[in-house]
Amino acid sequence: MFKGLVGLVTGGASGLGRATVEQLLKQGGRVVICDLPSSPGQETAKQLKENVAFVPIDVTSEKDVKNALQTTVDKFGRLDVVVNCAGVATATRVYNFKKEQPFDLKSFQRTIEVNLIGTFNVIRLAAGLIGKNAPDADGQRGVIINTASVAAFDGQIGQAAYSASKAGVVGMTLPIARDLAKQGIRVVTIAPGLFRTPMMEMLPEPAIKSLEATVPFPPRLGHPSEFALLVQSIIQNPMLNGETIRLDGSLRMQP
Ligand SMILES: NC(=O)C1=CN([C@@H]2O[C@H](COP(=O)(O)OP(=O)(O)OC[C@H]3O[C@@H](n4cnc5c(N)ncnc54)[C@H](O)[C@@H]3O)[C@@H](O)[C@H]2O)C=CC1
Ligand SMILES: C[C@]12CCC(=O)C=C1CC[C@@H]1[C@@H]2[C@@H](O)C[C@@]2(C)[C@H]1CC[C@]2(O)C(=O)C=O
Repeated sequence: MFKGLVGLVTGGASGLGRATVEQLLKQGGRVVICDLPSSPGQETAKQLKENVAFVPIDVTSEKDVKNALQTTVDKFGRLDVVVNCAGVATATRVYNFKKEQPFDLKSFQRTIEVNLIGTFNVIRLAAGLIGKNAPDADGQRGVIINTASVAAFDGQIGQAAYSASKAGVVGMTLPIARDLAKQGIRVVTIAPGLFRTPMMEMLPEPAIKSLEATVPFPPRLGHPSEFALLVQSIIQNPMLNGETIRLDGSLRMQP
């Protein structure tokens, strides 16, 4: 099923995105890694060698995303699966009473811009290309997988912007799945809990240890490969559509 499949992974140079790229390649797929020009995307593509290309993009740019889709067609001839992993994590309280400073509006806007609008930008532009595929026996033309967060449901102190952006991704999953149903394109969102990626490794190890203790089972950070396994499973299961799946060891974030 994965032999010859063409995937495009945003945020594919790091963490959950990179693990997804590796899993798709391992299964016999071909992959376009899309990530910021400043990311290690070029080196990643070099390390992974075959059936992979890197296109530097900012997911918020229409021009960049169109260019990535064109490169996908030029290099691999089609697009079957999009995995949206590009994202930024922010942590600021709505008002800092010590400094008498409100949350910086530009920072709030940028978080929404990247995590929510960037994800939507990629979906809206990729859908047309996936829609050109001939349908399989089930009428399916492709799959779009997004990355939200458990913060969409249990946002912690300081996560107003991040939680709002991820709740937006959860909220648009069903309507977009409905929009694309007639073309046989499925849309599924994953809401990860705590995963060991560069985003998380910015924290000191004692902070990571205490976060791990909050996960009921298994009481540890998730491995990026476990996220990639769910991506594979979503691609393989045609009945999964219009849904957000928590991948969190039954974690419920505390305030
Ligand atoms: N690591 C974790 O525990 C969790 C992560 N997530 C989400 O998973 C996704 C992946 O995160 P990680 O792999 O952990 O982080 P990461 O920081 O390792 O990877 C994120 C990638 O997105 C790229 N990126 C950021 N802004 C971009 C933009 N405007 N255009 C293109 N690429 C951009 C970065 O360059 C980076 O390579 C993010 O959306 C994050 O919010 C959600 C829940 C938990
Ligand atoms: C805000 C958190 C938790 C508390 C801490 O000591 C440090 C943090 C910075 C990274 C955050 C932490 C947590 O809220 C969960 C997220 C937001 C994490 C980055 C990704 C994260 O795991 C996530 O998206 C969870 O849904």
